Amino acid sequence: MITFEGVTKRYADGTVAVDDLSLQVPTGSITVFVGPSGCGKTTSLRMINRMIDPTSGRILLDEQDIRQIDPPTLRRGIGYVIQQAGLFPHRKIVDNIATVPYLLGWDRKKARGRAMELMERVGLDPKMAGRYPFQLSGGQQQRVGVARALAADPPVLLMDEPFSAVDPVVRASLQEELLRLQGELHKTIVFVTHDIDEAIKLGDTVAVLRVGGKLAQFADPPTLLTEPADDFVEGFLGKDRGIRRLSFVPAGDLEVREEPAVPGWTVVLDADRHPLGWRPDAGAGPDAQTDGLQPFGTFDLGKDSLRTALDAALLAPSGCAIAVDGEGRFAGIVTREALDRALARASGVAARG
Ligand SMILES: Nc1ncnc2c1ncn2[C@@H]1O[C@H](COP(=O)(O)OP(=O)(O)OP(=O)(O)O)[C@@H](O)[C@H]1O
Repeated sequence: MITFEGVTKRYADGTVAVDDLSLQVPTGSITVFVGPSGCGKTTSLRMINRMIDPTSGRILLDEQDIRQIDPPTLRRGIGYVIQQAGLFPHRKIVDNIATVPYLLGWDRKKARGRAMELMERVGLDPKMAGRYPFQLSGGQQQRVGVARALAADPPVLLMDEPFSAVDPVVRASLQEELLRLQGELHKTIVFVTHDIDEAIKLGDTVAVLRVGGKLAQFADPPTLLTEPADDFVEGFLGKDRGIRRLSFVPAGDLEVREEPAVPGWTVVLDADRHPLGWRPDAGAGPDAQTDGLQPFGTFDLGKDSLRTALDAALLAPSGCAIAVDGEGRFAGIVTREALDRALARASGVAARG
């Protein structure tokens, strides 16, 4: 756990970058610092590894005041990833990743072995080990940055806008990768971004900061979306909060009808029970198996959210969503009425907070 206790940072020119910040970053989860430009996100992050020292207040790492830990020792337990990866241009990828193990005096073979293992972990082709950073795409460089930060297996990872410099598609895949990796590694991650959607997607907990370095709200994403603390947080969250909140309601609670038909429409399945589409009952001859099939949306009953199920229903000509199992096989139909009841339950939960 990382604890900020009344932390203030005033720079030499009088700028108050962080103002009396108190919060707790829980162990083994992702905490996101989000807010507009200049609100003190980077300053807050860099105080954790003592790249910047607070003017007042204190930061504790697992109960210990970090001022009592000398910076090199502290940083050995804290990986750091920055925007555009910050790789050493004249070092091969494998040696970039092995930077910290080399500093720790590991022998070359062991350090490189660890680097190769991490390349695989972060989804990089081992063939890239001998390349130089300029020979990699922006997204691949970011993966190298993450691998490098993980090389000495630090319990804490600080990530400062790590995915900001890549296009939205690559960015989405890097976010997915980080969540997958975190599912395996359970690091204590502090992640800085100015993008509220990224914060909501990645954060177990989100700290919304306002300019002047004041904490506006510290909450999990569903709570933020349901109960923004004030007009600033509400404005920063943007539109469609109600719909976005449905991403946190599991679809698994939906009532599912096992029969692959609703009035007027039938779901056509292949021999393996994978859905092929909706067939209108009117106009289809009894032999028509694949003729006249209409597009459809499906959702994974075990994995997806109510938002995805609703989307599937909106895309279907029948207005009903097709549920599938983990293998994409037909698991049932969710009618509009069932969706309606689920939406009512979801908003009931929201109203109770
Ligand atoms: N070395 C410095 N000296 C004086 N002021 C500084 C210094 N570093 C940052 N600041 C100021 O402190 C405030 C917070 O900066 P910080 O970089 O922490 O914000 P941020 O939220 O990370 O911003 P961004 O999203 O634009 O990176 C800003 O007003 C910034 O101009």
